[in-house]
This record gives sequence, structure tokens and C-alpha cells, in this order.
Amino acid sequence: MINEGKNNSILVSGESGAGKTETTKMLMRYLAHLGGRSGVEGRTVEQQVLESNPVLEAFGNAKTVRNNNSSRFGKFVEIQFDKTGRISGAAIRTYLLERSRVCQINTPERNYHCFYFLCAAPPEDTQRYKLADARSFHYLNQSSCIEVEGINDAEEYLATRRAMDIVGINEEEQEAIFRVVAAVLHIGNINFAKGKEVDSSVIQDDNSRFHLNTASELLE
Ligand SMILES: Nc1ncnc2c1ncn2[C@@H]1O[C@H](COP(=O)(O)OP(=O)(O)OP(=O)(O)O)[C@@H](O)[C@H]1O
Repeated sequence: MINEGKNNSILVSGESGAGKTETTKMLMRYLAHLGGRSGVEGRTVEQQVLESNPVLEAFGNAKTVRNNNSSRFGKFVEIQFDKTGRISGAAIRTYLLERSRVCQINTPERNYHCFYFLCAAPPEDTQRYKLADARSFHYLNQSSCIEVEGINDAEEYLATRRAMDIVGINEEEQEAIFRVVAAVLHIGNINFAKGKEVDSSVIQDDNSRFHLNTASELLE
């Protein structure tokens, strides 16, 4: 690339479970190593490039029949180098997240990792978002698969928070993001019953009202 002075592209394709995500991470690690500044501490561009992976995986990956960590979106990663070959910047564009997974899943698949991570967060966080065990949420308990071998949801929650820090998502923004994640879980537990008037509906019970109120508080 330096010799020819031209941009280079690498296309990683293959069926689900082929190894695209892992290969892409290796490629990014290699390029970050080549273009990184040795001995530099703190939030360097190359660290941010690498730490973007856990963030994207938390919100865009899920367990499927074929792959315990299946990316449910496409991505275009651009790494910019200066004339000397050092990384000067990066940008990631994502495509077509499988949105239907949020509302509907089947055994043995899971919803997006972030929901389980948040339910396994330290008590001060779960209390703040009024969350309980993942099994109590409709969007998660439609599938009997709650835990995945090799994924520790509690540890991954902390790792995701750390990665978000490094990538540059500040505490306030993280809070806003996880409030939305929690609100989605509460919305999934709101049930409706037939109302008195024609074609009308009412909140089914106190439990549904609790989830409705909590979701609206979280989204305020
Ligand atoms: N180079 C590798 N060495 C060891 N195991 C690997 C390697 N590449 C992939 N795997 C294994 O295969 C699994 C699936 O890989 P990966 O998530 O990269 O697939 P993918 O092609 O991105 O799938 P999807 O399209 O579902 O996201 C990994 O979780 C890992 O267990």
C-alpha cells in the first residue's frame, strides 16, 4: 500500500459460521499492530479500532443455530493510514441489522447479546433499569436458551462498558444507550386485553402497567 500509494480493500465473505468475524478481527489486529505506535498508552486510534469489535458484537451479534456469536449485520471498516504507514483514523459503517430478532426468537437461538449482558449487570445497574432475571422478559424467554457456553454475560457487560469508554462513548451516552436497551425489554412485557369499546384495548394487569410505566420513565 505504501509502495504503490493506492488504497487496498479486503472482502471477507462466506456463509454463517465460516469465520468472517474472527478473520476480520485478526486482520484488524494485524493492521493495528503494523500501523500502531509502540509503547503509546491510552486511547490510541488503533486501540479504538480494535475495541469497536466488542461494542458492535454486544449490540449486533446473537447466538444462532449455526454460530454462538453470529453477526446479524454487515459492516464496512475503513482504516486510514498516513504517508508513513501509521494509522491516522478509522470509520465503521454498518448495514442491515436483523431487527426482527428483537421481538421474535426461537429455541435454540438467543436475542442480541446486549439484553443478556444488561440483565447480568451489577445490582446497582439492574436496579437503576428495574431489570430482573433474563428469564422474566418475553423478548428473551420465547427461547429456552438463556445462557451460552463460553459467554459470561456478567463479565461481557463490564467488558462492553470498558470498550465503550475506549471507543469514546461517554458515561452519559452509555447510560442513554442502556436505558433504551432496558426499555425494549420492558416494552416486550406489556400485554393488552380487549377493552369495553369496539376495537379497543386496555393494559392487561398491574404487571403490564409496571412495565409500561418503567419503559416510559426510561425513555423520558
Ligand atoms: N481462525 C479461527 N480459529 C478458530 N476458530 C475459529 C476461527 N474462525 C472462526 N472460528 C470459530 O467459528 C465460529 C464462527 O466464526 P465467526 O463468528 O467468525 O463466523 P462468521 O462467518 O462471522 O459467521 P456469521 O455470518 O454468523 O457472523 C467462531 O465463534 C469460532 O468458534
